[in-house]
Parts: sequence; C-alpha cells; structure tokens
Amino acid sequence: MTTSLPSTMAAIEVAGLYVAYQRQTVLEDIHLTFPAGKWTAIVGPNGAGKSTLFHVLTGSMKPLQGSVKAFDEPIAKHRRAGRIAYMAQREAIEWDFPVSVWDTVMGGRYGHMRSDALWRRLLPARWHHARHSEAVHEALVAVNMLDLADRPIGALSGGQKKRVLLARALAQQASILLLDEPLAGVDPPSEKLILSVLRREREAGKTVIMVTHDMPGARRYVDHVVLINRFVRGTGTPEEMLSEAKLAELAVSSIEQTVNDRQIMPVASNSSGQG
Ligand SMILES: Nc1ncnc2c1ncn2[C@@H]1O[C@H](COP(=O)(O)OP(=O)(O)OP(=O)(O)O)[C@@H](O)[C@H]1O
Repeated sequence: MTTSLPSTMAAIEVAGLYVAYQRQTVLEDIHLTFPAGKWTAIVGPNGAGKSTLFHVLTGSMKPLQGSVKAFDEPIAKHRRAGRIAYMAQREAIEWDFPVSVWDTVMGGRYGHMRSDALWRRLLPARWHHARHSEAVHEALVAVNMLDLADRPIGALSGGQKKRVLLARALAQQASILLLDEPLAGVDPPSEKLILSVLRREREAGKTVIMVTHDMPGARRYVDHVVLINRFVRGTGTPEEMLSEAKLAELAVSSIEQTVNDRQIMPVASNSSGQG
C-alpha cells in the first residue's frame, strides 16, 4: 500500500509551462499547485489544453519550456516509481482483443512488477507475486466489477469499460491519480459509484486530479478547482471557481480565444468614417 503524505505539501507543482503542437501553442505560462491529499477538478472548454496538461504530467509530451515537480522533486522520478496513475480520456485499448477484465486491470501493476525478481517475472501470470493479484482484486471490488473479472473486455458496456479503466488506475496504488474525464459517458449509477470511489481515495490520503465537465459533481465533491483555457483562468474553492459568473467568464475567454486564433477582425460599425 502507498503511504499518504502531509496534506500541506504540493503533490504537483507546475511552473512557467508552455506547450505546443507543431507551431501552435496550446498552454502558456502555466503556474499551478495541486495540493497533496486533495481532490482537484480541472475545468475548461473543449480544446482548452486540459488533456495536454496531463500528457505533460505523464511524460508523454515534452513542454517547450517550464518545470513540473512532484513532491518537490522531478516528476519523472515519481513516474518511474509508479506513484502516478493515469486514466486517459480515450484509451489506446483494442477493445476487441480477447483479453479479460482481470488481465486488463493487471496492466496497472506492470510498473511495480519491474521491481520483482527476474525469475518471477518470467513465470506465467498465475505465479506473479500475490500482492499484484490482491491489488487487482481490491480495485475490482472498489468499482463493483469483480463478478465480471473473467469477461472479455469487448463484451462490456461503455460505463463498465470506464470502471475497468478506473480499476486499472486504482490497482497501481499510486499516491497521485490523474483522471481525464472519468465521468464522461457513464450512466448515473456508475457516476455515483466512481465519485464515491474517488472520495474514498482522497480520504485515504491520495491526491486526485480529474478533468471534468460535470459541474454538479465537482461542486459537491472536490476541494480545489483549476480553471484553464490556454492560460490558467483561476484557482480556488469550488464555491469561488464554479459560480455562474466565473463560468460565464471562462466561456467568454473561450470565444475570445477562438476569435484571436482565427484572427477574425472586429467588424467596425463605421469603418470608413464617412457615415
Ligand atoms: N495531436 C495533436 N496535434 C495537434 N493539435 C492537437 C493535438 N492534440 C490536441 N491538439 C490541439 O490542442 C488543443 C488542446 O487540446 P486538448 O485535447 O488538450 O484540449 P482539452 O481541453 O482536453 O479538450 P476536450 O475538453 O475537448 O477534451 C486543441 O486546440 C487541440 O485541437
């Protein structure tokens, strides 16, 4: 099991981050602190750069500039130690591949298996260290999917697939959970279950950071909110950041961004000055 860390420290600290795809900058001058042991929601319109921020945190994308630390150390060290679990928005999983729910969730343990003795790693899966099976079992119980452990992943509903992906992240037993839209496309019972799992993780001292468009869920459950749209547009409590006024400001920033990006010239009411 992971040990929880003092809640006063920053789990992740981002400073002066700039990120671009080809020549288009999508994140600029990002300075953020994600408090340890808290549940943070990242909120922003489509195309705001939320997933891109996660790509940088998970090391799959290099920033143009800036630094990212976890627990005051280079984040790569924590990634290598398996302390950062990630649930992507669109998983690069071949859902038709004949693999079971159990084996998919076991994928969350591969990072930890690297530290097992070589002889053990060379044996068939059933001889892997018992702690890996225990972690998978625990994760499947948490998302209420143990009954379907042997089912091929191709035979799952959309909500069940999301729960399996969450279980895979939980099985990693990481201190930091990065979840990109864990609630998208799930029915109300699955949403309730996922939110209660995340609340338990936070209560166990984990740092939960999720991208979400679910405002009622975020208002009700999270401790901290980051508003983002290419720049950081605000950070604070859900009451402050998710007020109607603040969300309207964020929506306006999105329209302004689109206008700037397309370099649409404002229509002058009397451009010739001759009436
Ligand atoms: N592989 C890519 N190549 C080029 N541009 C990309 C690529 N991936 C994302 N982008 C662009 O980067 C910007 C930020 O995308 P990103 O996926 O981070 O936004 P997001 O906030 O996660 O959006 P959504 O809420 O729709 O998932 C968008 O303008 C998007 O079109």
